[in-house]
Amino acid sequence: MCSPLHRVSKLTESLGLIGFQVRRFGCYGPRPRLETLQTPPTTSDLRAIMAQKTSRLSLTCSRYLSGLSPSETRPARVKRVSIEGNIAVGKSTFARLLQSVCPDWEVMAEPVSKWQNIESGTSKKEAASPQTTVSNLLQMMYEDPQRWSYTFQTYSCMSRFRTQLQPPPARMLSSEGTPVQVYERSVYSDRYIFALNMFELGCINPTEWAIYQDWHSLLVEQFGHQVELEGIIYLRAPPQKCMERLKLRGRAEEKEVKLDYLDKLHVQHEKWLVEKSTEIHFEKLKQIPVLQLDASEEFLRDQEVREQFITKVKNFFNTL
Ligand SMILES: Nc1ncnc2c1ncn2[C@@H]1O[C@H](COP(=O)(O)OP(=O)(O)OP(=O)(O)O)[C@@H](O)[C@H]1O
Ligand SMILES: Nc1nc(=O)c2ncn([C@H]3C[C@H](O)[C@@H](CO)O3)c2[nH]1
Repeated sequence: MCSPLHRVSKLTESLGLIGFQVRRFGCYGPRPRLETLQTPPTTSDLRAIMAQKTSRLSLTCSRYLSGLSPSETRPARVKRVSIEGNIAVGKSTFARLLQSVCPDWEVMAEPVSKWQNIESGTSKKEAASPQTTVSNLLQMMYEDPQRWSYTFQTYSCMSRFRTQLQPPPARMLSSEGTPVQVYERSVYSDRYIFALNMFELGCINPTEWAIYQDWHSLLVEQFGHQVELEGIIYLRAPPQKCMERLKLRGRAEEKEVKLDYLDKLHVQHEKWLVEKSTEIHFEKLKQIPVLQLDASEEFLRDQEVREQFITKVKNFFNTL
């Protein structure tokens, strides 16, 4: 059994690549500039100037590493929106509809297949060799949530950070319309829906929950604007409807999912996005505009409903 400490160090290792790109945006107050000092600089002035220069240098390096020029680091015109909602409510289906409507909208799917296929070779060289084993973390989490929930949340959250850190494609930067990157779920639902729920169910223990929240806050604060969202689309439907769709879809790992679990996830969504009673730790997220859509409507078969949804989404994007 892995100790939490071991798991955190594994997480830090896995995050090595993105950790390299961590950047700070304006976290310090005004600092002295050498050329404007009236008196010879004190040791603390020099320290402050050095810190400022190091910070600028690391910002420039991180831009260089991510392949973006300073003005492109976070193109203000490109909006970022996540689609949130219960399991099988229809997020992927709705995301595909959005993708087909407007070339200015880029949809980023939830990386479920990555969670289903975790490759573990004994070394990098052997990763593609026959010794590579593949484990299905989604299945492991559903079969033994007490053992695997913390591990699952570290990996799901890491993959969501990766997705949200991807720069928009060039065509979006030159678009004349309202370019929008649309994510299927986000680093925020990872924490305020799933991880919180697993903690409340006792599948994540208090130590694991404290550690999860600590690194989650650290990463969100360090990545700053890069992982901020301008809006959320909440696909809302009764848990019973989600259960019907879950059965209809028939994903093997979900065969033991009970209505009670969907009820609990529904309540988490309502507390976060409707009642606003979930304790949120990021200022911008507390104020985020939410577009609620009644996902129990069968928009797949009904063109009129589809068109109404698209109009609502277009209007919503224009307000962000
Ligand atoms: N509006 C809808 N009307 C009728 N059926 C729908 C609708 N939306 C989705 N479905 C069906 O419900 C099932 C689940 O949909 P989908 O895979 O899009 O859910 P999801 O929210 O992305 O799931 P997950 O939470 O697992 O990522 C699919 O079989 C899909 O065809
Ligand atoms: N425990 C847990 N934490 C998450 O952050 C999370 N995100 C998605 N899922 C589950 C729901 C679907 O079965 C399937 C695809 O959405 O993965 C999660 N499960």
